Amino acid sequence: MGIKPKICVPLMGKDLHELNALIKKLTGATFDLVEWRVDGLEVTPSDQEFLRILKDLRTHLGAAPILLTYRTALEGGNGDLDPEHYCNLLKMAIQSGCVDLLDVELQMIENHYVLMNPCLLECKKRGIELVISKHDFKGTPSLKVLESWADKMRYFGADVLKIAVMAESKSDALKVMALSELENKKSPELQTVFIAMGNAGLITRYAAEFMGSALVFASLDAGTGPGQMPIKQTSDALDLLHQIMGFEN
Ligand SMILES: O=C1C[C@@](O)(C(=O)O)C[C@@H](O)[C@@H]1O
Repeated sequence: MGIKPKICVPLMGKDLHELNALIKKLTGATFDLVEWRVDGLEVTPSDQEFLRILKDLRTHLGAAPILLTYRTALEGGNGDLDPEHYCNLLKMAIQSGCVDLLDVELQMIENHYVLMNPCLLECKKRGIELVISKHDFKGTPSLKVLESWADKMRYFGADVLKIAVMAESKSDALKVMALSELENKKSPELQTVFIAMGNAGLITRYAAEFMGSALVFASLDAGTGPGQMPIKQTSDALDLLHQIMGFEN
């Protein structure tokens, strides 16, 4: 608590042309990093094409760190790669030297550990921040279940624990806030991003600093998650909360 969360802008373009148009729109916006949602591509790229796009994004984004995410359909994304191809894509991203943070889905690690473990180790070796993520777009499980996810993320060596669940009521949002307090106490050295998605969970995006969240996803055009706020509104809300909480900018 007391550290203003970073603003992460997801970029979901159907091809390089659309991605570059999105990057142009970032000019003058307040943000700290971008998330390239690879599963936003209309056509699954060949290895060469994937690397070409990634390198191009790296060049156009200048110093802004890149979080690379390939969200599978199982976790609410558009991705339909099988585990071998998912792993191959992440490996290419790691070896490209263009990525600062990598999202790896907890379910992939749990279900395909032998395949995925070298990816996790390679991330560590290269100093890429490992974001282990879990999503539930249908609802918010019990606090016990949420805690068990976070425990597994820690066990698999996450630098950032990321959980996004759909809130159907205010008590779901409060559950996610309670989770953040528990988990940040358990491992203060790790970063957390806990989101209650949807309108009932909006407070978890605005109150990210209060929850000790490392970052907040904010939208450029259409958001990539229910309840995601536009960049300007996110930045204003984070500034205001930072002041209210009595910390200096
Ligand atoms: O996992 C997340 C969180 C998110 O779903 C959101 O609701 O802000 C947006 C996604 O792009 C990101 O990968």
